[in-house]
Amino acid sequence: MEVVKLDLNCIKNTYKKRPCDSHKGTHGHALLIAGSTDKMGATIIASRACLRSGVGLLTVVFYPENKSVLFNSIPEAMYANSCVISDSSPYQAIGIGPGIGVDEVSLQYIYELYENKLPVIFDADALNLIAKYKIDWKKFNFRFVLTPHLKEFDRLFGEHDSESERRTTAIQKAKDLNCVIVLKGHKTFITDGIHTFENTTGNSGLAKGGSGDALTGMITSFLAQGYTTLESAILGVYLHGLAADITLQTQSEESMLITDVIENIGLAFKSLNSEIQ
Ligand SMILES: NC(=O)C1=CN([C@@H]2O[C@H](COP(=O)(O)OP(=O)(O)OC[C@H]3O[C@@H](n4cnc5c(N)ncnc54)[C@H](OP(=O)(O)O)[C@@H]3O)[C@@H](O)[C@H]2O)[C@@H](O)CC1
Ligand SMILES: Nc1ncnc2c1ncn2[C@@H]1O[C@H](COP(=O)(O)OP(=O)(O)O)[C@@H](O)[C@H]1O
Ligand SMILES: [Mg+2]
Repeated sequence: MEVVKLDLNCIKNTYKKRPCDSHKGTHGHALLIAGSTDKMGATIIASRACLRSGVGLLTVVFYPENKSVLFNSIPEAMYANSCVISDSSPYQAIGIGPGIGVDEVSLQYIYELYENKLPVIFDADALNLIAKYKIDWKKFNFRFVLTPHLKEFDRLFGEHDSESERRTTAIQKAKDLNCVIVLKGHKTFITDGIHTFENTTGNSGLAKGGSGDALTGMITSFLAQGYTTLESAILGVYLHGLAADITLQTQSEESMLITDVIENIGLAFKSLNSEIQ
């Protein structure tokens, strides 16, 4: 199977310009389940990246003790408790996992998704929960994206000796589970079991805690805006890397923070838009 280079040409065919007469309802309402008392940073990073990627509305499931911090850091988001997961009717997409932990409380979030019909991105501890509690994939009767780094990938699908073995398994599992798998790393690999892509953007400034949490927010945003699971993964991975490459104009790979990268998502969109006009 030919691996397509995920470059500007590829993205131009996927990205849809924002209509000038749109309103917030046009761009979807995302539900993000991220963070916990000691991983509140994951909530903030994923939420900011989601909002910077074009979503119309964002609701975040929060721990009550984090409420004031979250309200102060992200006034654009709305907050709800975990009960909202069982009635997902106000939303268009769900992102779950960064920093939620792998205890029985977080496991309930996964159970509550069983009745859901919206597209979901599973990242970080959501993937670890699926692996730890051997969740039956057949319970997921909705479209979904998995975004494991290599350790999370091996927890889900068994130990692998090389990246090429992982890619082969990713293609097979994406086909079997009818999902999109984003195998993250230096050259992130994306597959839906039929198509395969290798990303061309990004740099080692992203090799820091929190970078994947931002990607989750971005992909959740694109899903809520109505892009397909494959399109959302492609756009998220490419623009996340492009924002990091633009950040090299003002920061080094050492000094770059994911907060800087999120601030440059805007320049990444601008560069894409300038190529399209
Ligand atoms: N500010 C916050 O709130 C933050 C919250 N966060 C949240 O914390 C949770 C735990 O996330 P996590 O990814 O750190 O834990 P885990 O899955 O055990 O992996 C750790 C080990 O895996 C390895 N490894 C990973 N990638 C690799 C690669 N590409 N290539 C090679 N090895 C790789 C590497 O292990 P090593 O190779 O050193 O043995 C690494 O030390 C999760 O929910 C996340 O969202 C974080 O995002 C940080 C910021
Ligand atoms: N050397 C690198 N080059 C390009 N991208 C990288 C590099 N290192 C990490 N990344 C990207 O950064 C993100 C890291 O995600 P992850 O490991 O889940 O981090 P975290 O859980 O700490 O947020 C992925 O999108 C990955 O592709
Ligand atoms: Mg991660």
